[in-house]
Amino acid sequence: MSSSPEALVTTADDFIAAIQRRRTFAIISHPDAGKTTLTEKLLLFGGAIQLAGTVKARKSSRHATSDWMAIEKNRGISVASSVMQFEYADHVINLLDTPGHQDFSEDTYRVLTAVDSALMVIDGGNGVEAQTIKLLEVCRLRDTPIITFMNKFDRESRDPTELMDEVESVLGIQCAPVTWPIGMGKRFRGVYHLLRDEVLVFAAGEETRDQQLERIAGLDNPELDRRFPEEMPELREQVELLRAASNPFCLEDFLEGQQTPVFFGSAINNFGVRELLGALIDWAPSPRSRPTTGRKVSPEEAAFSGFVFKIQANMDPQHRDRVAFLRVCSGHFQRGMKIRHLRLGRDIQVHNPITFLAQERELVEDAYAGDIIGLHNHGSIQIGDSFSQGEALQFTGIPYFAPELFRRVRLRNPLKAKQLQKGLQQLAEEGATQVFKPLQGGDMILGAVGVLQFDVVAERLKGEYAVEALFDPVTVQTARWIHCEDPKMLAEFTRKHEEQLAEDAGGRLAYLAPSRVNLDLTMERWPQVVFHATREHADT
Ligand SMILES: Nc1nc2c(ncn2[C@@H]2O[C@H](COP(=O)(O)OP(=O)(O)OP(=O)(O)O)[C@@H](O)[C@H]2O)c(=O)[nH]1
Repeated sequence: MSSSPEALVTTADDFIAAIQRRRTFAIISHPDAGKTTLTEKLLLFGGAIQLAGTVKARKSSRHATSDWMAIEKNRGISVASSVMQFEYADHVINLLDTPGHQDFSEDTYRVLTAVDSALMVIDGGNGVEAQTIKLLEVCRLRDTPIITFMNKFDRESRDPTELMDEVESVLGIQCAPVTWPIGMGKRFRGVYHLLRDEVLVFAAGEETRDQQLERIAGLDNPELDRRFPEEMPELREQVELLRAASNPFCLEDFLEGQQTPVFFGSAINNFGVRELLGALIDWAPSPRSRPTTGRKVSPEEAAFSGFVFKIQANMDPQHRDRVAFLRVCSGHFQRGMKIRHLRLGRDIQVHNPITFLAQERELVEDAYAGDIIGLHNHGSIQIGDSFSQGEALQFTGIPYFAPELFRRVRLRNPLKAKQLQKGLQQLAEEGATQVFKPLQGGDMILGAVGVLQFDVVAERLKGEYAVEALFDPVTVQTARWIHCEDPKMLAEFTRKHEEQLAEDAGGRLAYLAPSRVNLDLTMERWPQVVFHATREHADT
């Protein structure tokens, strides 16, 4: 960015420092745990926004700074993930928001491939919820380091020990309490910081970027007894127990994804936010190496490389464009640079890359590993595409999941077939839905992981492409991408099963199974044909 200290990067040391200064993380949670609220507070502390568009307001008239689309306003949920960059304590923070609703989890999974750590928000009243379990599974697959925030302690919450036990047993990750709540609900007094041996006194909404809350040092400080005579005996007892029985924070275990530091607070009251930012900066990793089909790419390599993990169409109705979100994996990206689109084997010059500061866009001048840049996309970029300065690299691990729900698309006005095709192709490219074109017959079939996706597609087709589409049930239960080494065998398989075969938006062959039994039998009959339940860009 033009205004960042990177304008001064001239030496190799500066280059390394620029990388080490970066933190790229995703916020994950079950819907309603407070993810949007916390995102806003992090942005406030980072100085990226001046005033939080409060979630309450979002759900009525205004909308949260991190939410873009009209549909999000209407439904009051975050549909599309967004990317925000801000500086905090001489670090460059890239925060990736994720949609909380389960129907959009595919998008969330892909966002998790682009980060180096994650911040997990848990509603202290509800504990570990379904969506958190799924998300954590993905984080665990990659050993992503996770920081945990137990939110809403200004309300009656579950017992903090019980909450930690639940995280440990349900999510299978060791907890290391870093702060500990003193009371809850109306009697929420603050938190005790176990590593710094100090009490942070709760005051609703008073901690800001420039103003720190009252801190009282030392658990034995008589000032604490004077202020909190009822709470202190119990707190001392709890702390003694915690020191004896809980896991002390271990940086190595955290970085390996084996242990999560746990913080308590209240996002809506700005309470506990500064501690989270501190943990991100002090403990979360700077950009890490990334696997490709051939080798690992280190962030400190001089040559630029990166991959696209998300495409979003019509993010801003005024711009009417599509943006591909690229995570930089190595090198120094500079505006105007020529980079190679490896799937197409074509160089492109990036004149006007964008970054995202809350709702505003500004041009990116420089970017380093960990940064996310937006490339204007006119249809040539797909999710999973890799870019470099020439070396043939293909970053791996960006998944497409086999959809579980299917609908046949019908047009209300048959003259709009062209617009429908264009709309579906673009929505498929950005991962909003999957589109299959059967080898026999003219209708398109949509696939989704969650049923709400169909509503989103219908609304977006109408709003963005002026097409009214109807969705009919279709007897397809699941899909598998087909791979076969032997071209003769593949031809034979295609001939025998033409009725069940379709091409996805990228032209890859998929088997649309009418039932599980049918799928099992077909797989049994064709042992040389591989049926993939997820498709990685790399294996095409
Ligand atoms: N009492 C209390 N309420 C909170 C706190 N943080 C968030 N909330 C409320 O919890 C509700 C959900 O918060 P959001 O920030 O929208 O939650 P989310 O996880 O982003 O939800 P999705 O957008 O559905 O993913 C809102 O009504 C918030 O005002 C908190 O610390 N205390």
